[in-house]
Amino acid sequence: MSPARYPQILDDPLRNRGTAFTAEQRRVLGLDGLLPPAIESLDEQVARSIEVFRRRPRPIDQYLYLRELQDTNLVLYYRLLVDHLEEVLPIVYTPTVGLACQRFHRIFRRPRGLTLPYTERHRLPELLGNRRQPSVDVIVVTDGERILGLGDQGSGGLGIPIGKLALYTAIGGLDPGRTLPIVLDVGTNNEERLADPGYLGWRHERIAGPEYEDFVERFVQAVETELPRAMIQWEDFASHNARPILDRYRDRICSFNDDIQGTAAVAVGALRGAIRVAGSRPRDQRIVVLGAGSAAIGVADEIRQALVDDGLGADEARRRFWVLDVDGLLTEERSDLSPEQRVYARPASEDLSAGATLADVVWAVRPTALLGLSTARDAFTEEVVRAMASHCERPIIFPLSNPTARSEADPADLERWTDGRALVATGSPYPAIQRHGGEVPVSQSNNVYVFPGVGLGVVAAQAARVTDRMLRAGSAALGALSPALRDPDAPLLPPISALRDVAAEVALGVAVAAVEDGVAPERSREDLRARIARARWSPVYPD
Ligand SMILES: NC(=O)C1=CN([C@@H]2O[C@H](COP(=O)(O)OP(=O)(O)OC[C@H]3O[C@@H](n4cnc5c(N)ncnc54)[C@H](OP(=O)(O)O)[C@@H]3O)[C@@H](O)[C@H]2O)C=CC1
Ligand SMILES: CC(=O)C(=O)O
Ligand SMILES: [Mg+2]
Repeated sequence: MSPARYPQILDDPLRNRGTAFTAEQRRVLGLDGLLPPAIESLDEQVARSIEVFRRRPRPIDQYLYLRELQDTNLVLYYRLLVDHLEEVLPIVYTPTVGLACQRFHRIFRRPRGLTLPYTERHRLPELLGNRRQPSVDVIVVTDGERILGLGDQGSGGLGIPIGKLALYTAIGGLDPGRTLPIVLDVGTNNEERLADPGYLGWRHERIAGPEYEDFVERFVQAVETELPRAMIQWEDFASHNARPILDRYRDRICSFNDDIQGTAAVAVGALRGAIRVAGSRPRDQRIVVLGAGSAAIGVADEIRQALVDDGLGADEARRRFWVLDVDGLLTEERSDLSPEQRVYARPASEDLSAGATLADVVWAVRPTALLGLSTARDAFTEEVVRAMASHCERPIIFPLSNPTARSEADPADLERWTDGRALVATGSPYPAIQRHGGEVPVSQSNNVYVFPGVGLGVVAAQAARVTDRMLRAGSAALGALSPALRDPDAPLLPPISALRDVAAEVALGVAVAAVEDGVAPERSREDLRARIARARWSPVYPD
């Protein structure tokens, strides 16, 4: 009798083991001759793969190599990510993922996730039904309009949900067969893409207004019908859509906005560590924020809450912020502010007028903390930083914009300009700072510290919504892990290598808060902890 043949297994990334198929498995599945004769363990596969990865000349080549691995063998891909997280994170995620989105149409090889074009708006349930994953726990969806700080990348924005979901699995431990990246292709206003004959998205200017809202509504309805239990993470929407979408759907479906809420959760966690090291209190802070988009206002809102929790009245807390956008300081006389921005508008009676620059504001306000979510590269100039350091013993300076090419400052410059006094966290990864002959790691205040734990907590608790208290609990869990709380010379956030442990703690905080808020079934803390451990998928070949 001839043996069974199942060569298709080599094309199924969820079940393929490549060179790790044993002799018996090869014989039974009819794979003899289809694979090189060497039989490797998973560890040996990882060792060989990371070597290949390291030999790729440019970050984008390394990105492509990892994407190939992801499309070929998911256990090997995730094991490599888990074992070498610090090394591969800048490739899978910011900054390289930004370049991958910009070049999406040039590097496209195999489809992953779903592209839902506006032209197919009447068929969204059918398109969603075409997905490869029968069950889905988490969807990350973007419309590609504000990809990191790189602006409109149209359908190339799909690279971001792919990257985020890779981290939901590598860090949070969510089953990769139950995650779904999606781009809503509503056109693009990126002239370069529209003029590029190779662009793969819908070649049309972005739809907006009621048509756009109707399309998002159709998408949500399709998810409600097809995948009613899936959590949706809204990602990299431009400000004018990010907040309205969050407000419209957060009480209707299980969803949150990573850029507004996840970023705030990690920034507050890092800030708490920095304030402790500076020897002060949240209520003592004067905070200047460069950027007034959805991420900046989300971060400011959560810090404001922390100031109130520390004893300031609501109005007093609000008056501790000076927020600037591309046109300068937000002031009451400006007519172009959204309601969320207007909260931070400075009264006309103050000395600083609309149009005041960052340097003007820093000289006048003498801030204790300076945060950047502006996409404005090198905006924290030597003049601004020295001015801040001249009145503040431990200036807290967080250039949080991504990718690296959009960062407001380089930590090495901040170190020099403040004689090593600045307490720094960045959005994208930076090399360690040299100090007194040693190396001091730079903390990466990025929502990657939070969203994998949010997903894990929601799945383990079977939460039906993502409430503010759930995110605050995740932020508090992260803040409690700040190494700086125990050693003032230590980094503000745990190292990247500890992200899996961080995710478990964040998940527990999120899950407990979900139960307390009545959006998840009643369960004890210990029960939730056990469910979190059980919910985690591990990159090993099953027996
Ligand atoms: N570290 C992290 O975890 C995260 C970082 N980010 C980063 O934050 C940045 C902003 O994101 P998001 O808020 O969503 O983006 P938006 O486009 O919504 O906001 C950008 C804001 O910056 C302002 N701005 C632009 N240029 C300047 C300038 N030269 N000087 C002062 N302000 C300027 C804009 O003003 P105007 O509207 O008037 O043009 C706008 O208020 C991005 O780089 C993103 O990658 C976002 C989420 C998470
Ligand atoms: C990190 C992230 O979500 C952003 O920069 O948009
Ligand atoms: Mg984002």
